[in-house]
Amino acid sequence: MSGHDREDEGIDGVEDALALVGRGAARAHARHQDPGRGTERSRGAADREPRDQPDHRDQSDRHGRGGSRGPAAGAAPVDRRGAMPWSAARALASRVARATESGQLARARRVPLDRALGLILAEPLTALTDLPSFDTSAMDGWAVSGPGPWSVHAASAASAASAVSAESAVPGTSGTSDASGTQAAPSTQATPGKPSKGPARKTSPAGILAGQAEAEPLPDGVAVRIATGARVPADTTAVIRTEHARTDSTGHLHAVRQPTPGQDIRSRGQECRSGDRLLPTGSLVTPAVLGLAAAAGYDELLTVPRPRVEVLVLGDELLTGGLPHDGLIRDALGPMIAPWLRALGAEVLATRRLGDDAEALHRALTASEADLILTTGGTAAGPVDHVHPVLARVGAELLVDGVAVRPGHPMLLARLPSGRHLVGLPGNPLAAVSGLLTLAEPLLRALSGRARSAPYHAPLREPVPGHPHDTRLVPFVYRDEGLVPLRFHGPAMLRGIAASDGIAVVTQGGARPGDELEVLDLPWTASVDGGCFT
Ligand SMILES: Nc1nc2c(c(=O)[nH]1)N[C@H]1C(S)=C(S)[C@@H](COP(=O)(O)OP(=O)(O)OC[C@H]3O[C@@H](n4cnc5c(N)ncnc54)[C@H](O)[C@@H]3O)O[C@H]1N2
Ligand code: MOO
Repeated sequence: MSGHDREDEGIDGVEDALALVGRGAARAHARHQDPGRGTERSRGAADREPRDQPDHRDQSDRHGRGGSRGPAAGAAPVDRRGAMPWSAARALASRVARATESGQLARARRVPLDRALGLILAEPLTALTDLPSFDTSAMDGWAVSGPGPWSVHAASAASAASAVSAESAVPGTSGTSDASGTQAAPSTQATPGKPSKGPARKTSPAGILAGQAEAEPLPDGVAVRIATGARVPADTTAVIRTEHARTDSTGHLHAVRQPTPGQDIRSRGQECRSGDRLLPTGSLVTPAVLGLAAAAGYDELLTVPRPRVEVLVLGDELLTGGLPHDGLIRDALGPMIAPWLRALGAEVLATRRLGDDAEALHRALTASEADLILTTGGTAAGPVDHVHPVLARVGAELLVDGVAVRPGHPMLLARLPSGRHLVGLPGNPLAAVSGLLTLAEPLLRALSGRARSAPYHAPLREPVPGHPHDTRLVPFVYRDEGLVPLRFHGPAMLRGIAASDGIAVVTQGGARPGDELEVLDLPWTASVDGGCFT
């Protein structure tokens, strides 16, 4: 561990944990620029400003790989040290996967609604029916025809096959009902009109209920009880809410105020007509989309399957349980990467721990059936860093070999002869997160059929030193409508990111308070982008 990793005093863990409350606020702020947001007090700069910044001059020359392993010619610009600029690397990761997008759409599958959450629509969601599919009462009350007062009639309707059938007719009474209609209307005033065809019709004291087949047309001057969601009979002028009407002793209904024509009737097709496009291809299937799809008549949705990912954790020094001892440390990436990938919409086939074994890595790469392989560790030039040599051995094409970003400098992206992609994440845990956000996230987004995320920005509240050549990715919390950088952001540390609301992008030269910084959401903090539905 280098000197800049030592950030171990004075942190107020409770304060940092509290910052989690602000999740999603940065994006909301950036999109809506809401001036009225809360005024939570920010902590002092000294409390959070990194006291011991990475020595960038030291790190910038440590990437000691030869030019023969450089990125594919023409893939994207590289800087003078062979590392690709951060934004170019992200764009390339998206592009290479989008080149297979038609293949993704070709692999689209119809899945039942209860298995579609979090997937991406591979075709537009087109209404299969009018919505509503019939003129619908919006209220419990009375369907009336013409001007009042109205003669109250019992409802007459055929029961729909699956609907709750209306009770049989109630014997006539000479009594009255109050506006709540708890008593039956006189059966002597059976609904007039043409004789019905089809199923036998019954009169109902409850009136026309939701789920019943179409009632007889309503004659002028007549009122019939009707429930919210029920079909409105033909020739109905309006629905009067129960609380806005009363009946007199002669069985006539009076409105408290005259209804306007169409009042409290949801007309057929008000929301959409059959064939209307409700959502475009590429939409994320959210709970709301599932509800809309069901309402619009869908049992299944054509969706892009989740990209399948295999995680290969490299390193002989890693323990899967207990306390670190004898130079061995806990594997922090095995437990982190798979759930992170799932939150990005991937299906994780396996997380396999291979140690520092070049043969095992070779076998794993050649046998994998995943769309994307992710390795952790072994990307640098140490004696047991096997990723580059094994990629060369299998004939992989290095599309990205090092990115001008801190942390995460040695991350890489390769295309295997099988056409599968491999992202090599550096072993330092925050560097691995950087690789996830820089290469894996755009690649998975493209493979799963999602649109590119629109970059957004939020103002910085405290200064952040920059790297002379590279982009910095800095965990932040969102306070007082601005980004406050967190300490504990050394490449080997997860303490900052675990308490953060997201990652701020600091370009070369650093940033000052008031500067608008690009913000990267974490999948569980994203407020509009979905992705956490796995
Ligand atoms: N000569 C050079 N040395 C290094 C370079 C370089 O360019 N030239 N780059 C440095 C940078 S920057 C990083 S980041 C790391 C990347 O190293 P590797 O990807 O090869 O990863 P390892 O050497 O295997 O591990 C690095 C570090 O991370 C720890 N680690 C690894 N896996 C895990 C895990 N699953 N959970 C927790 N910690 C893990 C490992 O023990 C090491 O401490 O290389 C620098 N060196
Ligand atoms: O700086 Mo490395 O890229 O330590 O994470």
